[in-house]
Amino acid sequence: MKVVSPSTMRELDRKAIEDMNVPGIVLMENAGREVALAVKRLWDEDPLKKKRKVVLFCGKGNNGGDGFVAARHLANMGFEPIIFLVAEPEAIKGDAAINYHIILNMDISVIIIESGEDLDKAREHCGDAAAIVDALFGTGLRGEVQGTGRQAIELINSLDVPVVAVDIPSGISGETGKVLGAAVRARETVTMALPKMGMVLYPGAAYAGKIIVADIGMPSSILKSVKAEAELLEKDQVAGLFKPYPPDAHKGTFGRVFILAGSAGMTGAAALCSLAAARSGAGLVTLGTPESLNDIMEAKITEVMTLALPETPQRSFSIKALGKALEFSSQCDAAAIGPGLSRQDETRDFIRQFVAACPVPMVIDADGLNALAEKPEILAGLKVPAIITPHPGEMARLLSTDAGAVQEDRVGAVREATKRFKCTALLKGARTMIAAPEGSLWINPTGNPGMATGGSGDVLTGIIAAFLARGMEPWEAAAAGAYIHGLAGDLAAAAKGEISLIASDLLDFLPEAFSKFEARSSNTQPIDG
Ligand SMILES: NC(=O)C1=CN([C@@H]2O[C@H](COP(=O)(O)OP(=O)(O)OC[C@H]3O[C@@H](n4cnc5c(N)ncnc54)[C@H](O)[C@@H]3O)[C@@H](O)[C@H]2O)[C@@H](O)CC1
Ligand SMILES: Nc1ncnc2c1ncn2[C@@H]1O[C@H](COP(=O)(O)OP(=O)(O)O)[C@@H](O)[C@H]1O
Ligand SMILES: [K+]
Repeated sequence: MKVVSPSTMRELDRKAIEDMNVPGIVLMENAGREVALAVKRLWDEDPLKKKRKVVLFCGKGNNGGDGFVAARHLANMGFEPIIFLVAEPEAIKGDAAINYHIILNMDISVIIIESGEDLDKAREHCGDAAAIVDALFGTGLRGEVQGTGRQAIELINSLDVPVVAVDIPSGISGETGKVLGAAVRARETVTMALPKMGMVLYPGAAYAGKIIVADIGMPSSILKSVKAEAELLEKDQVAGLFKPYPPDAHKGTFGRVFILAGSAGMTGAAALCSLAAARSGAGLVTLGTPESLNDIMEAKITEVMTLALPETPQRSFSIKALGKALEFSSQCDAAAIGPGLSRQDETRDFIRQFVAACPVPMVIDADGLNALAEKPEILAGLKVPAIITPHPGEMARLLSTDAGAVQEDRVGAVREATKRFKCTALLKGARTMIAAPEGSLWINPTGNPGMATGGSGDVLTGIIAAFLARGMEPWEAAAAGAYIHGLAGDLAAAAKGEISLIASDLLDFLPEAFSKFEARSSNTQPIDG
């Protein structure tokens, strides 16, 4: 699903209104009606409360205009709307003003909020409301919210009443998802035509609650042709990346994966990564392992073959492993390098030389990335497709910045990495994002904080390697890998809780994740559900 910034959305509105002659007031009508219907659905879920009062907080812009329309439809549905206008009536203009005057003609109560004292009085009205509609600010918000707007947001958040936000929770930047001073915490957000970046990225995503994308009558040709800032991965789309197994499939059909992982103290990373590749449909998986660890790995993992390679005194790969590793990789369809390799100097040299000469597509993670941080030109010079899968700390090392700066602008960081290193970049963390060199950006909605546990990244690397080996394009392998990895995490968290989730649970839940996924769902799924 396409995700847009407020400026792209404004351009879409302009095209609909000016180029295709859809009156703006028609779009506003549809928007407001969808909001009223969302409130009605919420109420239907819990009609026993029998409250019929709906409080709508409206601002002076078009977001407020959507709120006035919603109030009219709610009144027609038998609700008792009350509007708190957090603006001077004279400031309302255009389509919003037309709808405001209809409200006045309908005798719907409008209480004008000019001060903190007015808000104290408003609070008394809110306690027995069935729902609150937040139509204070939409995508037109600029800079921090201050004054009565901010106090109104704080009031809404202090009440124990479900909130339906119009277009985007007031106070969230539609561009970045950042909180601009204060922001409304919504149960649901009815967003117009397309989701906005700010409700897909954190923290905005947490404020938006369930996202409902409303059809407001925007001509479909406009929506199809828009160059969106990003795409939110969806189940059906990911499912489409898997071609069905041919009935006469054999081990060679799904590819051979070569994994270089592990060192003394980090054999678990090697086991998790290679088993994840096996669980993700690779035909044959071979784990290259420092030779003295070979027996341990053979005992730990059954389905994966091992290749013992020369090691350092610290039991990590030595530079002498290079020839054999490269020779073996040439018989494979994809390679993965990085989990638990250690930061030994000699191992670092091995990694650099292996990556530079590897003849097959590869995924590079963890210590693989650490080894390249001071020699990023190796990445940019590769002749085979590569995917890098840094977490924010590793991304910071690659971009010579700090993890805080990466998290501050995750979109900017992942785009910079793909541009600078000329490979597919996957930035891990809540809302993992994947950027491809030709400019596309994918955002993954699956996953949960329970996955922030040692080894879960190693599982992701193995999944992606398996997908590369079966012939997916790098961005496809990265996107499908992130989605299924997160889905396995969500299933594991649902069964075991987030607190005790460990990385091997992800392996256990991969089969269920794949099976969910084969059973195609309809496209009416909530986008963050
Ligand atoms: N243009 C269109 O065709 C449509 C727009 N729609 C709605 O219109 C919204 C965008 O409307 P607008 O562009 O009028 O803007 P908004 O209604 O989002 O709000 C911005 C208003 O608040 C003021 N403002 C901005 N930053 C502020 C701050 N920090 N503190 C206090 N006041 C601030 C602005 O002067 C403006 O009047 C969308 O979010 C959506 O809800 C929908 O009606 C659908 C159609
Ligand atoms: N809050 C979260 N929401 C979704 N996914 C998360 C969250 N926290 C962590 N993850 C995922 O868990 C994995 C952690 O990987 P990583 O940081 O490499 O850890 P490790 O090195 O211990 O394996 C990544 O895929 C990341 O996207
Ligand atoms: K809003």
